[in-house]
Amino acid sequence: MLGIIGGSGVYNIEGLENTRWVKAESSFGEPSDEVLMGELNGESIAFLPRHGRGHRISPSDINFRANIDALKRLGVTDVVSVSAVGSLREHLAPGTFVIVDQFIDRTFAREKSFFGSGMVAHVSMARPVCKRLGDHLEAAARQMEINVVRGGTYLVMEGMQFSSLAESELYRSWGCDVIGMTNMPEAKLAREAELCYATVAMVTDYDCWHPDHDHVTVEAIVKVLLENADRARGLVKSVAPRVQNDAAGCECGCRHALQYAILTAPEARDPELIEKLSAVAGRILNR
Ligand SMILES: CSC[C@H]1O[C@H](OP(=O)(O)O)[C@H](O)[C@@H]1O
Ligand SMILES: Nc1ncnc2[nH]cnc12
Repeated sequence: MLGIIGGSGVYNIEGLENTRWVKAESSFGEPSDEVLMGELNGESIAFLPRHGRGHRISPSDINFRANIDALKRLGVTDVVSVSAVGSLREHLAPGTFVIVDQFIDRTFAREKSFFGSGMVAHVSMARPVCKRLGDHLEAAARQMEINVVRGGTYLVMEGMQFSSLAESELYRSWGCDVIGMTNMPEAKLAREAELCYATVAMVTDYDCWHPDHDHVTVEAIVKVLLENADRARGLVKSVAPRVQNDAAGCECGCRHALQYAILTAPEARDPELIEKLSAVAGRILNR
């Protein structure tokens, strides 16, 4: 099943059939909100607003573990993240959609793993997004004549304040393309949960490095966000049948990320953590 995590400006998906908001369960605490379950062309789809309806939850306070665990428990296999970002490149003007393929994680105040003492696991994040999902997003965006760029590095900052000029220039010198506050640890946790994950990053501003935009303001971001949000919702509807009809499935390994990842010997594993991991690592632990 396709799951959508909606970011700033995307708190609902209109046009789904048989919709209902359901309380989603997680053994890692409270998800950001209830999950909107609905159908598109007869196929189920799950939508979770990352900041909660009304944008109640700050990037640092999002319970990313509960969000991913809850989606997995509902039967989600593919996660499309919709996110607002600032641009670190002249050619990525506000209004551009970037299907990012790399992240640099500069966050420091978040729970970043489902695993830990009593169940140590290390998954690969070399290629953090699912190529197949990226292909579908690109095809859907091109069909809708959205100005889309394939590939790019998303710098994930802690926030909540926007960057200083020195930080913005530093990230540019590192080769980053866009900046936001939410896709990590979301992408890491999706990988640990063996979910396919891809992001459509909607450029809302030029961050502060740009000579014509020396301050980032929420006012300017929201204006572009509202223009982008309708196209983002259209993109979700257009990508859904592509993902749902993709019988070939994922070949890049997302669905088997835990295959050789767990180091802790069976007799040394923490029974409580095993229980909490029943959805995330059920495929491996219940063998
Ligand atoms: C709207 S300004 C900053 C806010 O927007 C982005 O959130 P999301 O990725 O959920 O769209 C950014 O990361 C900040 O949280
Ligand atoms: N310039 C920016 N920095 C961080 N997060 C953002 N989200 C949207 N624009 C942003």
